Amino acid sequence: MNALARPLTHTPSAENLWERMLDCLRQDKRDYALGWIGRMQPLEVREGVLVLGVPDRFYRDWVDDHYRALMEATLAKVTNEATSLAYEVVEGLAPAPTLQPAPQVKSAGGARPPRLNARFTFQSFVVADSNQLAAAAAHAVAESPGRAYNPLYVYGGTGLGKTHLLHAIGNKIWERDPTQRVVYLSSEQFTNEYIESVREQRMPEFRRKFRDECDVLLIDDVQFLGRKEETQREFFHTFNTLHELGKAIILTSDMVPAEVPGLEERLRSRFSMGLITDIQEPSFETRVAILQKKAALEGLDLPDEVAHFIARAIQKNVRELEGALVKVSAIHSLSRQPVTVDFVSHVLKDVLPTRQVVDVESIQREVARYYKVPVEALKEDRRHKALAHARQVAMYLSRKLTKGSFPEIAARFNKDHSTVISAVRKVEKLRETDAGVKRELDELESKLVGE
Ligand SMILES: Nc1ncnc2c1ncn2[C@@H]1O[C@H](COP(=O)(O)OP(=O)(O)OP(=O)(O)O)[C@@H](O)[C@H]1O
Repeated sequence: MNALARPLTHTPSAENLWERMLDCLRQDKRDYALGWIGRMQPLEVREGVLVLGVPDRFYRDWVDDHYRALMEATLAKVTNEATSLAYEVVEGLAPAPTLQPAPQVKSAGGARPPRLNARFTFQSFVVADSNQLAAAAAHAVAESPGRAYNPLYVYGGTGLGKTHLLHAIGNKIWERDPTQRVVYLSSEQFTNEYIESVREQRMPEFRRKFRDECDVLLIDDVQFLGRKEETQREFFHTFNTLHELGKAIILTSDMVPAEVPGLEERLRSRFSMGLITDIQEPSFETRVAILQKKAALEGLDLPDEVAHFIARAIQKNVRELEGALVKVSAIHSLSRQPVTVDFVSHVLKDVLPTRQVVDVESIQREVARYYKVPVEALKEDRRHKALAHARQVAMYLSRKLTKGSFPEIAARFNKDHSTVISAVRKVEKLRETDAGVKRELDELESKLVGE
């Protein structure tokens, strides 16, 4: 890999190959990767290696870490002309996109509707107990818009996936039929557009957009319509027109219609005509599943232990969960440090709530109860096998959860520090190799840190 900057030139075969690769990624629904991959430039094919221009070394490392496997697999699919990749830094290429690109890709039917985020799809949404009904209803609406549940009203706390589902419906409808005119906006944007149209005397245009040229209306955060009488009046007529024409209306909010302050009664009853469904806070298992899915999309290898750690620390809000992961992913790719619990707790120290304080005594008590052995026996020398295992686990957890020094921990077990060091190493190894031990440790940790 040559890191020296060079001016940009292309060879036709590299360009052609590149176009085929990008098409293949789109067809395979890998749009999420295009934000990064699509900004590189094909330079040449040199002895079976496709050389790509990148703006800088950070970009190169990031793409290489996250997308090399995907790019090579795609290359193999579209050609046997090149089987590997290399990068060259090219002066003046556009800088890196933000860590969560939302690329606007084209389909046969034209550009994705404005404001619809290609990243929010049903495929990238983790369905679990907390959102099962909302997700099923969203699927039903995407399958037969205007016929199933009209309107669909999804409510729930902040950062729990309402907007994601709304976009997923819009994306699915549009992908299946790009002639469908999908209009997505928040109720605040609706209000602003309305006010502007009144001011600039463009109401016929406004009405055409929302009543005549709209097959699917997706409105986020309808609670902001509260107390805006004129906008509500306009929205009421928009709603009625669309509903009568059998056009799909999907709404999200952070509360049920009856609780939205200042919402007119007639809108409340309209919003309740179809299906009202909620999204609840995700369970621990759901949070882990979301982290794993997002990590896979980012191309980040996230050990279970680390996913559990993050999911235990961030409990209420999926947006924060995602933010934590993006941060870990970025710093990992820059620093190349392995993704361990220690690394993550350091990277996220400003975002994570301070961990519940666990002391060696409570660990000893919990471990003794778990393995059904007397607490005192953990501090003695008896070498009975089950006892030795429980003692080593207690030492390992003491080290991990209290961050005490080896001599400090050793003193609580009446041992010397080398015994604690070897116990910690042994249990670390078992955690990697023995699924039974791993489960025991996960359960104990959950009990101790309050999940
Ligand atoms: N079940 C899920 N699977 C995958 N990602 C999810 C899930 N739930 C939420 N997210 C992600 O969490 C982030 C926040 O979700 P979203 O923006 O949809 O929240 P929201 O409920 O609309 O919040 P707000 O009320 O604050 O607008 C998004 O990036 C979304 O992709």
